[in-house]
Amino acid sequence: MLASEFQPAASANLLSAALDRVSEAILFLDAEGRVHHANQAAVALLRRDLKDLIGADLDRLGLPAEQLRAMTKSEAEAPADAPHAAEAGDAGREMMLRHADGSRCRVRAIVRDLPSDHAPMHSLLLLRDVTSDVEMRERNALLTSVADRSNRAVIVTDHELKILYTNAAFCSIFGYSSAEVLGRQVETLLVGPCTDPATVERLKQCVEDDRGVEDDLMIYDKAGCEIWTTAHVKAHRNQRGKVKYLVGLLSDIRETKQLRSLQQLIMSSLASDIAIATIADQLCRRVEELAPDVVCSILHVDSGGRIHPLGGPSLPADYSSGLDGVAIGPDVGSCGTAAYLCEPVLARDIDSDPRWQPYKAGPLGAGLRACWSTPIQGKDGRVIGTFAFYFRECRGPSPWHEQIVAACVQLGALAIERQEVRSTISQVAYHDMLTGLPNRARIPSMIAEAINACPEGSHLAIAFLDADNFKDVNDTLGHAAGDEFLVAFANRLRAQIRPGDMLGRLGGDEFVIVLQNRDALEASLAAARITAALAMPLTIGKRQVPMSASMGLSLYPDNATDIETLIKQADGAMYKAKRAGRATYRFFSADIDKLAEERLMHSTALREAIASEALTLNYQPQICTRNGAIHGVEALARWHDPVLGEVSPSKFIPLAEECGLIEQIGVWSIKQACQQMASWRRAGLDIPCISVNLSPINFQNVNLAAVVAQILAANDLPAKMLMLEITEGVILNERATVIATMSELRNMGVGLSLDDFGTGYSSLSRLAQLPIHELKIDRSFMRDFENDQGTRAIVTAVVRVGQSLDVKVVAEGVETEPQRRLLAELGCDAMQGFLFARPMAAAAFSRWLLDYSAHRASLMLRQVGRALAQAAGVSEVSEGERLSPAAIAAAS
Ligand SMILES: Nc1nc2c(ncn2[C@@H]2O[C@@H]3COP(=O)(O)O[C@H]4[C@@H](O)[C@H](n5cnc6c(=O)[nH]c(N)nc65)O[C@@H]4COP(=O)(O)O[C@H]3[C@H]2O)c(=O)[nH]1
Repeated sequence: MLASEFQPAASANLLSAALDRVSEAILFLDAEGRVHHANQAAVALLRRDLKDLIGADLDRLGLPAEQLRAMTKSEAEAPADAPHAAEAGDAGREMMLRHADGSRCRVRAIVRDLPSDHAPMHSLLLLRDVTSDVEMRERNALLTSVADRSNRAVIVTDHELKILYTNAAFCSIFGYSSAEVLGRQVETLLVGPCTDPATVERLKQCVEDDRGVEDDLMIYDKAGCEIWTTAHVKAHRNQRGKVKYLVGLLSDIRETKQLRSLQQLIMSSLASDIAIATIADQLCRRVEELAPDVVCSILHVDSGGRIHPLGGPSLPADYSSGLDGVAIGPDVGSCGTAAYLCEPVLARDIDSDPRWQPYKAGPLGAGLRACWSTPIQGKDGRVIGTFAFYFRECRGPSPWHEQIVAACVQLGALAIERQEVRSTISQVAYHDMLTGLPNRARIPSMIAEAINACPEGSHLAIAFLDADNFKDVNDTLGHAAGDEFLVAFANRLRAQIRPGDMLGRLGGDEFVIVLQNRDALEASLAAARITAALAMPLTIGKRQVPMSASMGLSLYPDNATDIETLIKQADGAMYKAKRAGRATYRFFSADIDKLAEERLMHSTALREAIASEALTLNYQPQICTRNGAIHGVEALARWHDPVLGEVSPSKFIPLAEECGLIEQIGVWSIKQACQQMASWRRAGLDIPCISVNLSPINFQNVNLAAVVAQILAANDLPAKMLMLEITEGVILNERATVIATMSELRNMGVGLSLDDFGTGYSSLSRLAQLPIHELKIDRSFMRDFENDQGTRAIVTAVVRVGQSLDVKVVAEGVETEPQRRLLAELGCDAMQGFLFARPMAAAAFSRWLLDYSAHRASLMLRQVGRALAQAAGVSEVSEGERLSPAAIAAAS
């Protein structure tokens, strides 16, 4: 149609028809805001017939008339922050439309004034139902806020991996703003030197896999720091199946997964029986996976401040072993210094760091340029180890390294403390608390280790040692001194063994030494050296205590190949050494087995002899030097066994001490001797006093004085008729019990005689304080007394000591007349020995005494007669007729 042919009425219809095809609701309003005309879309939107619409004002139609009127006045006046401000202006404004049935929908309204030549139409109102747009928008806002609230980084890229979207978590994890990353290639942004390219490739393969791909990946933040993530990537395709977007979800798993899995790994190793060195290596290896740019090491710092490598699988072995035993200090590399200062120490450049100068060759040779070490502290704050990172470049740690170390020092502390607890437990279980040596439970495995390490064709020796006089020290000086003795004994042994030898304490005074790689000759040299080293007396407090050991040796494999037999053989050989006079060593030989058996048999027989009262006492007289009168009598125990025959007291008394029978023998001897004295008294024999030997152990019996009192009373004997002989060892005893018992006995009037005087180490001042009545010079002095100046000087000194302390001195073992004469010249009070009489059974002694007394009386008479005759000038008394006790005894 041509423009000239256009008819206004037709054009109005055409316009109206055109308006009806428009999807937006269009309403023409008059100046009062009433509807002048509306299209079909308005009829549908406002749910009214056209005739109902015409003339209706906007309020009646459910529209916010006031708001629309305001828009008519000026769209631009709308405040910028008004709701839906974005939609204001040309884009219109969103508002609520209320239908007559109460339902609502959101519409976007645009109001336009019409030129005045269109009157009565004043303005045009365009309405569009935007309910679904609003819902969509709200849903998007919600999704964005959800994405922003997630702690997983979200990245959306196009198919070429250019970033289209990142959420808030991405920004906070990686340090970029959204604006900085939009449009950038995701790979160039996040991948760094330690990112595994294979994992990146695998993740890219998600394009093929509709389920998406997940993998752990180390990537880098804006500052270049490593971040371990779990990356989940999924492709989104368009309707034609082409990849449109890639959505990546990245979780920071440094703490949650990597460190926790490290913790779990180490904790489960700690819970099992895995050795600390394996755990430490495991820890280092795992850390090196987590931080591929470091080489890791763990050191233990012992209580003496020395370092010992625990783990460092990637360090050169000789460098690690060279660190073993190095003392921590202010200039000892990074680790020694960190342990010393108890703070982390960073050496950015090992080569120039002054603390590293003596140690730098090792790490530099392995291409390690920097070292950062952190002390590991135990629960009590003690530095028990160090955890170190070595770097291949001159640098310091990253925050990720710091995070790893924070976790690892905890794990390291747990591992080292577990190890310390274990070694304490093993120390307690397998070591002797007093000497710190391996104990009875540990010794067999110790020997087994030595045997396993013994090369084919080599030998080793097992030495079994028993301290000779430990029992005396313990019994006489008390347990504290006994402990001191054993510690000193162990230390002397320690000083004598060479590296590779092993020393253990079986218990009590028994020790075992494993002498590695020694044949019989070498073992005997070692034994001789040990024997000599032990020989020096030990000073305990103010006292000097003799020290020596009896040692038995058995040889592997010559004597036996099993541990039990080797120990048994060495034990048997030790008894042979004891019998040989102690302070010596003996090798096992087949006859030693017999000795061990013999010992067992003897102790059983002795027990039976005591029980069946088969022991007897022999009596040996003691003679006054001055006039030959009876000074006293010593009771000496005798044991005649039907099988063993006569057993000497010097054999069965030590055996009784070892077997715990000595107490019974002591009490039995006193009882027996007192009964005999009472019987002699009743028979009219004049014996001033009877001496009974007691072992030091008897004086530890707090009831001893009471028992003695009761025996004296039962036999109606005055206390002064009993003399108890004690060895010098008793007076070394500081124990209150022993001194109290001695004082009690003395107060009762019982005599105390110090036996074997001169063989011990008693000091004069100590002697003076003791309640003793008599000193007995040991019979060993008599041997050289006549010829040896030194011995004579000792005997003279003992006699003088006795005189100065006002106690009687009795010489034992007098066998010859020259001995008697010399002792008489010295002023020794009494003598005892074969010169006068051997120990005798009670009946024999009675006879001897009667004869002796008779002869003595007759000699005295003869002497008196001769003296009278001499006085009358008849003849001289010959030497042979002088009143010599020995002569009397010989004649008796
Ligand atoms: N060579 C030599 N020896 C002489 C001479 N005169 C006496 N003897 C011996 O010297 C020892 C003296 O006894 P002891 O010094 O108390 O030494 C005693 C004593 O310490 C201990 N003993 C003996 N009987 C008992 C006892 O009942 N109880 C305790 N605890 N020990 C006893 O056994 C040790 C040895 O006793 P025995 O063999 O009877 O040996 C006795 C005695 O027979 C001599 O002239 N020459």
